[in-house]
Amino acid sequence: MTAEPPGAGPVRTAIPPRVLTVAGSDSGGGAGIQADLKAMLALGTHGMSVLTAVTAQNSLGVMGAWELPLEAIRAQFRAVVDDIGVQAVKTGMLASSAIVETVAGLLAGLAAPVVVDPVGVSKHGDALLAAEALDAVRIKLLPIATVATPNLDEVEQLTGVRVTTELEMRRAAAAVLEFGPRWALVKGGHLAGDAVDLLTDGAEEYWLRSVRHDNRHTHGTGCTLASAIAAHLAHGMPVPEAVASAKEYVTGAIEAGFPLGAGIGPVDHAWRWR
Ligand SMILES: Nc1ncnc2c1ncn2[C@@H]1O[C@H](COP(=O)(O)OP(=O)(O)OP(=O)(O)O)[C@@H](O)[C@H]1O
Ligand SMILES: Cc1ncc(COP(=O)(O)O)c(N)n1
Repeated sequence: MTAEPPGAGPVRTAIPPRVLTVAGSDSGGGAGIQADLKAMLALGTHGMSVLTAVTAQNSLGVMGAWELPLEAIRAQFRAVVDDIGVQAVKTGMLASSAIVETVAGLLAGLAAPVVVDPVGVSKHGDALLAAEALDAVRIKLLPIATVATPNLDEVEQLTGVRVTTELEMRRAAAAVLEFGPRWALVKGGHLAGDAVDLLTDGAEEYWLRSVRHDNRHTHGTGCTLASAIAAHLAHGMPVPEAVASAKEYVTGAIEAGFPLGAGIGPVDHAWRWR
């Protein structure tokens, strides 16, 4: 056996795919940028971030939110894309129409799949997107999405379609597709019964069903699912496989969600390692 030179680490055989999240910070670590980076790590990718806003947040809610200047958002994006490169992107909290438009403009020039989680309100009902930004999401952001992942409240806000049963998710998905994303993933997590999501591009249709885990510690489910999809896309998976694998990952993370603080705890991004 030959001795390794001092400081030499293990020889890498492969560089992980690079994934970018464009989202807000959750100081409590359960959702937002923090959830995104954890999911990206757990799924074998190198996560990078463009911070759009900072929230003071914990298991009880959002105590404050501050937007970053557009110049800071553009500079973070250029720093990452021009040097490191990006193989998939996920967007989350974008806060205002000015930020939505800026981010959409930056992403329009990128040759990588984009997963848009049109975050509207937090689990506690705190607004994370100004009402004046809905049009920008519809007109500027959704058209450049490879996959858009609204929950039922976000679908209603964006399209006016109110979903109360699984089958009504079809009409909701069709209404989302009218804004131009390649695929719509309508998340039925807020319905009763099984946790059922519908993925469709208008031609193919996939119903993704899991048991509903009776666990209130679900902070960050939407962020985690969208980031997992982006990570799988960066690995080169086609959209239906990427979404199915991401659903499996988030389901395990929800089952393993744990209490922190006095309110709603986070999902467990590291459940496969425990
Ligand atoms: N209790 C649960 N058990 C299993 N799966 C769930 C549960 N709640 C939500 N899900 C699943 O988690 C994923 C995220 O869905 P959800 O509707 O919670 O998104 P969201 O509201 O955007 O999330 P967030 O609350 O983080 O913003 C979906 O795949 C949904 O089916
Ligand atoms: C910065 C940020 N982004 C997204 C969410 C949504 O996650 P949840 O609905 O689980 O609170 C959040 N709470 N905070």
